[in-house]
Amino acid sequence: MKIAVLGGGSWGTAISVLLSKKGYDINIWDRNTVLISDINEKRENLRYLPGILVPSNVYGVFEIEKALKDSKVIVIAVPSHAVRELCSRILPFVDKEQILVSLAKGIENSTLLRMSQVINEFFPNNRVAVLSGPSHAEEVSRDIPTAIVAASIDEDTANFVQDVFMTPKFRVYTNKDVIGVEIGGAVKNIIALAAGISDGLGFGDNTKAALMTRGISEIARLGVALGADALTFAGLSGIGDLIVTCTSMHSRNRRAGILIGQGKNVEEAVNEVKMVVEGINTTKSTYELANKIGVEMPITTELYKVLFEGKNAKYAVTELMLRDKKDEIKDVNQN
Ligand SMILES: NC(=O)c1ccc[n+]([C@@H]2O[C@H](COP(=O)([O-])OP(=O)(O)OC[C@H]3O[C@@H](n4cnc5c(N)ncnc54)[C@H](O)[C@@H]3O)[C@@H](O)[C@H]2O)c1
Ligand SMILES: O=P(O)(O)OC[C@H](O)CO
Repeated sequence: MKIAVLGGGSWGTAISVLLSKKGYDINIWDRNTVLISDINEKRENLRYLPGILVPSNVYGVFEIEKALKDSKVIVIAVPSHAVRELCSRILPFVDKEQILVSLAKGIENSTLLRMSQVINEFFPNNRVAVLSGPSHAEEVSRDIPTAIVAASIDEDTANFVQDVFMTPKFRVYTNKDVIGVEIGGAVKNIIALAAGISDGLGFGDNTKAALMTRGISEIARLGVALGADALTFAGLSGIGDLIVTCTSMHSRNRRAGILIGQGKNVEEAVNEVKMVVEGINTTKSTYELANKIGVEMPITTELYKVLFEGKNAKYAVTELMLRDKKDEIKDVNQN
């Protein structure tokens, strides 16, 4: 079977390596032609995933149309801000039998849509799935045991994607709650930025545990208001991805947060991380979405003020601590 992977960053490359080891032929495309040449000539993605051998059945492709031809599955592995542009670019070359799998974690700034909603706008007759969960490229590409979720509203599609990606080192569960899986995957990046800032400010494990716990509470509140199943947030794409992103040194979002907590501005932090920090755009869309539908998200709101209104991060933490007194269980739907 042929699979097209669109986006040759760290995650697109790690997933190509994983799928190639299962014997599939992978056509990987990226707008950055240098990294496609590196994959073909050096068998390594030097820019985004150095030190990992890219097997010979991963073919770097310069023309997107060629990457798509005869591919049963199309994996979308670009950052969320690029998904719309990518869909519009591939629209003339995709037929309705091809299955689209989204790896991008984000909420579109201009429309407040989830990634599968953007993809469905362009491909209403195709089967679409989302692959999400605690999975850093640096570990998956080294065959470190990982578990993740394949979500689709269509059970057959979720089962098919589960079979395609599953390996003895990469366990894939299915879930039909696409809303919950995508909201968990996108919004955990906000909490990871906040957890990083807390670390960068020199706060402790207590602080981070509080941010993570209150974080999943506001993620679930948003998700449920949008129609998700609350149980999804107790799963791999909810608390699972939140744990890995808030605690791992591989996390781009956490690393950016640490730098901001240490005094760098947002631009300096993103430039230093060198890879996509999805949580920054997602903070903006989530803040707007939560206000639009009337869901309280205190951590997201404070982070929005820190990132976009220049609020002092230490003062933001003080404000979170001094909010009105609450009952943890009774007030679950308000705050
Ligand atoms: N890296 C991980 O461990 C990981 C794991 C799970 C999910 N994800 C998600 O996968 C997505 C991709 O992340 P990544 O870590 O691979 O990013 P990355 O920063 O490593 O690479 C981004 C890639 O996207 C390409 N790109 C950037 N802007 C583009 C545009 N406008 N059009 C086309 N291509 C563009 C770049 O050339 C680059 O190859 C993100 O949504 C991320 O949250 C990443
Ligand atoms: O490195 P991060 O923080 O962008 O997170 C990557 C993945 O979403 C972890 O599952």
